[in-house]
Amino acid sequence: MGRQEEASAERETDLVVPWMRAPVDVSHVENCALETLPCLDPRLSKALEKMDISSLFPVQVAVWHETIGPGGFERDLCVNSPTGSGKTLSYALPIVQILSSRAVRCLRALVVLPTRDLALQVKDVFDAIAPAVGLSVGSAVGQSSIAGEISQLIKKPKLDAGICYDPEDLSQNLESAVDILVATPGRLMDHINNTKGFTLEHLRYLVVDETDRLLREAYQSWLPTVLKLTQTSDDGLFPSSTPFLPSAFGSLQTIRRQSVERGFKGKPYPRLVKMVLSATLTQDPSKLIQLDLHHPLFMTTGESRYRLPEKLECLRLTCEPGTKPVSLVALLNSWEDEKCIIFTSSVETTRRLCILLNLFGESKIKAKEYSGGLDQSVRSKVLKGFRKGDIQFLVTSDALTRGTDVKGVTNVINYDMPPFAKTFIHRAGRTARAGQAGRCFTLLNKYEERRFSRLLKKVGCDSCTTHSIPSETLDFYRDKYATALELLKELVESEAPKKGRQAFQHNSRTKRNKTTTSEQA
Ligand SMILES: Nc1ncnc2c1ncn2[C@@H]1O[C@H](COP(=O)(O)OP(=O)(O)OP(=O)(O)O)[C@@H](O)[C@H]1O
Repeated sequence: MGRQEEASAERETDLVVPWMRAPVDVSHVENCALETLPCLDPRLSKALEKMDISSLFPVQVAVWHETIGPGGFERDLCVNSPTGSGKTLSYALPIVQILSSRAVRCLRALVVLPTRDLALQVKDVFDAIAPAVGLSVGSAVGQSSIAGEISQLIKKPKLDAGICYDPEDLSQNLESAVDILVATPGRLMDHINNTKGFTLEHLRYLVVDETDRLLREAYQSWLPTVLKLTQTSDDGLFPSSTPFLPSAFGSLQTIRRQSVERGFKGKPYPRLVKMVLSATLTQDPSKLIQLDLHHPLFMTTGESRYRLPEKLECLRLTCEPGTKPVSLVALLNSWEDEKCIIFTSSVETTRRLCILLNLFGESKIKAKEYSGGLDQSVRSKVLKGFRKGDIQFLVTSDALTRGTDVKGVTNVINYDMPPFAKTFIHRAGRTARAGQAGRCFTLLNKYEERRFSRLLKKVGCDSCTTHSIPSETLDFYRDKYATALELLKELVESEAPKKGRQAFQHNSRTKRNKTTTSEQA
């Protein structure tokens, strides 16, 4: 996400759409034990217990009330709830419960997330509950084999041996192999445009998770496309008579039509229900309008715009010029086995800081890097290692800021001060999740202090402890820092020519790929 886009998001207008002025305040809702949750399918209750979940969190109870409860999915839901408050299950559970009574398999729920790792994380949650009621979940995410995805998403008709079929007839009979799809926008568009048999015509639930982030990035107009493809005619009985469609939509299998064969004969086709969620939900009317929400209900937690997790402790650490790495190493060495994420401002800083940390002699720090500069396969491997506990310290750019859920992260460090309030909320929110305690340290130089105080005010943090490290501890690491820095310089210099060659190769590869893609299009 570009800094300019973030900055414009930060300057969001104070104008609030009328329906946002009277929200449902989730902070008044209590946790609810599974056995007292009305209408919960016992099979889902069992699946939740297997996940070690014995009660639902407030946001989950509130959404349940508006979906399976008396609200009956009648309104679109806009949920603004703190990081780690359980938003994923808040939509996954009602969707799975409502679809559990479906008679025929077709794609009825679509969940869109901004990144591959997030989409797979959310798919895991659906996978933990959906099979219990016979539903199947698929994923459509970049950097996966598209052929593999197609075979997972589309069911081919069984052929009788010895009979020749016209391939055109066959493609008419393709069916969805999944009830629920978790997707990133780019790969979703690939399937919409190119995959035979992939259709959104039966879609009934659309979830846009990390909404503010997804709305800022147009990704080949994925949202207008999905909305257009799922539009019903005004009277609900006949397909829209307006001629639809730009030719770019490729296989036009996806036009939503009166679905006589799916049990809606003679009845209005159900409206597409939308659920949009974030810990920093946009209030900008010009962005919200893109979602074309139906009688939306705004759910938020407390009165302020942003809210930090209840058990998050914020700490600040002011460093002498040029000693940030020393303070960081002293801090990391003061912990036992606690998992920690260290956020920097760029891919390059991430890389160098990670190398530097590993070069500190006699230090127990073994850090790994996670950033947009790495191949997806490497990133996924690193994240897996961090989840498993093989990696204790993860140095990352903002690639990991949003949504990532890793159990046992007790500390987050802003090595570079977050540029925006939203960035602070999402970074800090990698800890203190699911009601657990966590700490967020921010390293500052003295020129950043005032700006940081303003940022804290924006995020609703009224107590930020000043953390200090004894000077003798800093002196101890200062010597090692000089040696590590020398080693880092040597390493960077030795890598420079190689990197130049790699950059050249990468550029020419990218150019070749672009040519291929445009040829395919
Ligand atoms: N009812 C529950 N009981 C116990 N743990 C839960 C419950 N619901 C969710 N969790 C756990 O809480 C953690 C956070 O959930 P989730 O990732 O959905 O948060 P989120 O609100 O989407 O956060 P973010 O805004 O950072 O994306 C997960 O580890 C999840 O397993």
